[in-house]
Amino acid sequence: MSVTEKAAIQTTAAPTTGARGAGIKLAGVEQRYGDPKSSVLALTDVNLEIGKGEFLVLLGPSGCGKTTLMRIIAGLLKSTSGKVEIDGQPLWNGNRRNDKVMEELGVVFQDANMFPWLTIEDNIALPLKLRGVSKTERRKRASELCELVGIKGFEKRWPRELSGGMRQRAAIARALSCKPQILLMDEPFGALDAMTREQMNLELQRIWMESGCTVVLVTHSIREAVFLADRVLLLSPRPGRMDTLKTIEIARPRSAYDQSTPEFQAYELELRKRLDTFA
Ligand SMILES: Nc1ncnc2c1ncn2[C@@H]1O[C@H](COP(=O)(O)OP(=O)(O)OP(=O)(O)O)[C@@H](O)[C@H]1O
Repeated sequence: MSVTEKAAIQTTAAPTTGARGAGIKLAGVEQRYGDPKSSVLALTDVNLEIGKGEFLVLLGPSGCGKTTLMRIIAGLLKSTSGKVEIDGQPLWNGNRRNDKVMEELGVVFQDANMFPWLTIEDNIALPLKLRGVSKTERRKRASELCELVGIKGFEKRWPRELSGGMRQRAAIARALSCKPQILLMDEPFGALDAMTREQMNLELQRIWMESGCTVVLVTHSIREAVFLADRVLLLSPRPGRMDTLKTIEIARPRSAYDQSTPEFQAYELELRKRLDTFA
């Protein structure tokens, strides 16, 4: 990337619709895997501020470091260099995770990871149970969350009795149970069929707008990225670097029909062309 291209990447936080979530600051983040002699540089030079309540989408070719970056933001991996701050608080103090900061984070993976021996309600409320919240309060919160994510009435069911999309809704509810300021989602809809995925995108937009969380989402879908994002961060092939940071200026709430507008398609085309240069 040229110096001018680099300068064109606006790394400060974008203005956003909500302001209740927490901001995220990444400074000089780099990740190497393996021992020092034969290590693989997976990610380098990530400098970015994600605004409170912003919806940021990570996009990029396979193996460019999207999951690595997500795991670093989630505190599941301590980057080999650089710093991560959540609302000005460091995520790590030396080799110790900052538990107070971790409480602000909710995480959703591609697999809903429901415990099969717990009902949907108990799965959703598990993080609350681990924090000592009373059973009455847990039931109340699980019921509110089921309503929020559109699975009201399924509280007493087992995970196997729900469709893949419904289980993913339950996983989002569980991630939101402790009222996190930040929701981190790694390809949450990757395993769903196209129609369910489109429906989930609409639902996620609504949940995000209602909750005011900051969201960081990883996807392989350019369409999903443009539909959901305030900004799309396109990472280059390994070692992943910030290649393009694109603000999507399509009004909210966005509808499925917006995807056929010239404005939407222009964003898609721009990102697709850039991704094609990596092939
Ligand atoms: N635990 C690990 N040990 C060694 N190398 C790893 C490890 N995890 C990831 N990598 C390497 O780091 C690079 C980035 O991996 P990562 O999973 O973050 O990419 P990704 O963009 O999420 O990929 P995909 O889109 O295929 O899911 C890859 O080259 C991968 O092989």
